[in-house]
Amino acid sequence: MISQLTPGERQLALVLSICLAAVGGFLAIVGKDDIIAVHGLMVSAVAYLLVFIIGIEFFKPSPSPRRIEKYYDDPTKAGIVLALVWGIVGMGVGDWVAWLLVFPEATFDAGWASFGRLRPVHTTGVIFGFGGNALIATSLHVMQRTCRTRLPDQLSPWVVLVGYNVFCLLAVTGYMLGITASKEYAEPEWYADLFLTVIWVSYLILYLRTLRRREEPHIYVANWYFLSFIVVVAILHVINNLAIPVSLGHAKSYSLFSGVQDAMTQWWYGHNAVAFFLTTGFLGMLYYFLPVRAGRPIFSYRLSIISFWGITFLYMWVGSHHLHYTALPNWVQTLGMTFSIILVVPSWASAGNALLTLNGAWHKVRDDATLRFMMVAAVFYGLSTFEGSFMAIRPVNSLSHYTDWTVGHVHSGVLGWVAMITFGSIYTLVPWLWKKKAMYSNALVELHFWLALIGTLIYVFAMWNSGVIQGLMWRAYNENGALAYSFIESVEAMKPYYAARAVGGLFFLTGVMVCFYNVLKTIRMQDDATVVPERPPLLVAAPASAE
Ligand code: HEM
Ligand code: HEM
Ligand SMILES: [Cu+2]
Repeated sequence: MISQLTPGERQLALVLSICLAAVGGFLAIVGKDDIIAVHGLMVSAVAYLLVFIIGIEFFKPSPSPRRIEKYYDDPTKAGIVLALVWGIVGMGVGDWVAWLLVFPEATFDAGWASFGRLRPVHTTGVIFGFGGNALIATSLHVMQRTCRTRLPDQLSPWVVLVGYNVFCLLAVTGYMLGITASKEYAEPEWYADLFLTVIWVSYLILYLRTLRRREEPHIYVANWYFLSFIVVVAILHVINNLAIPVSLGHAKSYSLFSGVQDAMTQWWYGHNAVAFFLTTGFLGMLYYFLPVRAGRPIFSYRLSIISFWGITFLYMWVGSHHLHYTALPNWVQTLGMTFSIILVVPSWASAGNALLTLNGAWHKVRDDATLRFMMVAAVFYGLSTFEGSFMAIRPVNSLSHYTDWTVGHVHSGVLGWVAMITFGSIYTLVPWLWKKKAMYSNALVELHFWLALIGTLIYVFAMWNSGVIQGLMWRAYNENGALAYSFIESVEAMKPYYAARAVGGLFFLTGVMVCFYNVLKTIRMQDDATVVPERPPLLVAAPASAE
């Protein structure tokens, strides 16, 4: 990694690491009476490690003239491995909290092991750790291939990747220590948020600089999706996290918003995190890796662009569907509901476009588990967006809200769509990156596919059942007009479904472990293939069906 840097980049990397060490040291000293000091120490420890790693490079004999490859893929390689590590940790904790709901006593009487602290470790670990690393890794790859240009420098992708992972570490260790800003999917406190802002803006600048030096005049549609993901997440992150810290030496801060405005800001963020982190970013992956793997151009290039603008425009308005029947003005709820229903159109346009791309390649879907991952992802993308639009209808939401139906909807999206498209992309990408003919074992890819599919189906069906039962129990009246069930009775009725979900999760988690093993084995494999599809032939910039 470091040996690839030019001498100038190496010096800059050293300066940046020293600055980071200084910031960490500062937080550790001014925050000595607060828990923030732990994070200060952690950051400076990581920074000193970086200083060391970069520093020893200065003392090595200078390498023979560097052979510059057309593309710079080391950060992508690291990102893929990191995504899988976070995937195992995040989903491991997910399954752990799933079992906690079956056996609520299993917390060892320790604060860090309570459901309330471990749940955000799961959500952050999987969304930002697993999903985010996969997105950064694939976006860097796709951008270089579709722009036919190398990244503008070797340092900034590492700043983005390392910085982003430091942020994720601050986040999950913070929750276990009891630090939280109490905003769902945005729980880290102000100092971590500021740090991420710097990193994310570097990511945006890196993306724009690469686009600017492209040798391909056309900007392939996947880049539009990736770019909207980067731009919108930056806006969401900054606005939702506007807060005043108690002092520079305290982790705690207070949001600039209050009451229903705070709730609306939070769900404008929360929904668009789903939309731009968990959807458009992964659509960027889909629009590149699915056609490449299928060996066919996108069914309709024009539709992919219409769908892009439809999604980008509509999603921004629908956050209020998370606040039905609250103090939020009724017209704002109606607005969110209406736009949510319209949203099914561009969503299905993307899902349909993906599936129609496979027309003529169904025999490949049958034989190739990697392509099947992507096919199933497109199907679940269609299902979960349809379900979301349905749940956004106010009377439907009166049944589904607060129940496990929401959790089922979430996981049909994240397991069926987000994780499956990621696995499909990883299996496509890994042999190319490490220059191998194929994955170490196709049988293991096949095994992973079935573990993932069975796990998802068990999870989602369990939650649909428990969700609808909860909703119905809560609204059942007896002949006297009193509630038919106490709340605790509805909790007890969930036990079998929670156990089933935890078992489904175990299937899914095992699949990710199989994937990790297969990837590591592929990396170590000897059969270096010299012929690698450097630039996938069929799709880039010459959209065959853009007529
Ligand atoms: C092994 C697989 C997984 C298991 C066993 C699992 C389990 C869980 C559990 C038990 C909860 C808490 C539900 C509750 O509070 O009642 C949860 C919430 C959540 N999980 Fe997972 N999960 C898995 C994978 C994933 C993945 C891959 C993602 C995202 C990429 C994800 C995203 C979420 C989100 C966003 C929530 C919050 C849902 C809400 O607030 O409605 N999960 N998960
Ligand atoms: C057309 C697209 C979609 C619409 C209209 C939609 C709509 C909704 C609605 C109405 C809720 C329930 C709100 C509540 O009662 O609290 C919800 C929750 C959620 N959806 Fe979707 N959804 C869509 C697609 C997706 C996709 C593709 C994913 C994941 C990849 C996803 C992830 C989530 C998450 C994480 C929550 C739970 C938020 C929370 O309470 O913590 N949604 N969605
Ligand atoms: Cu939403």
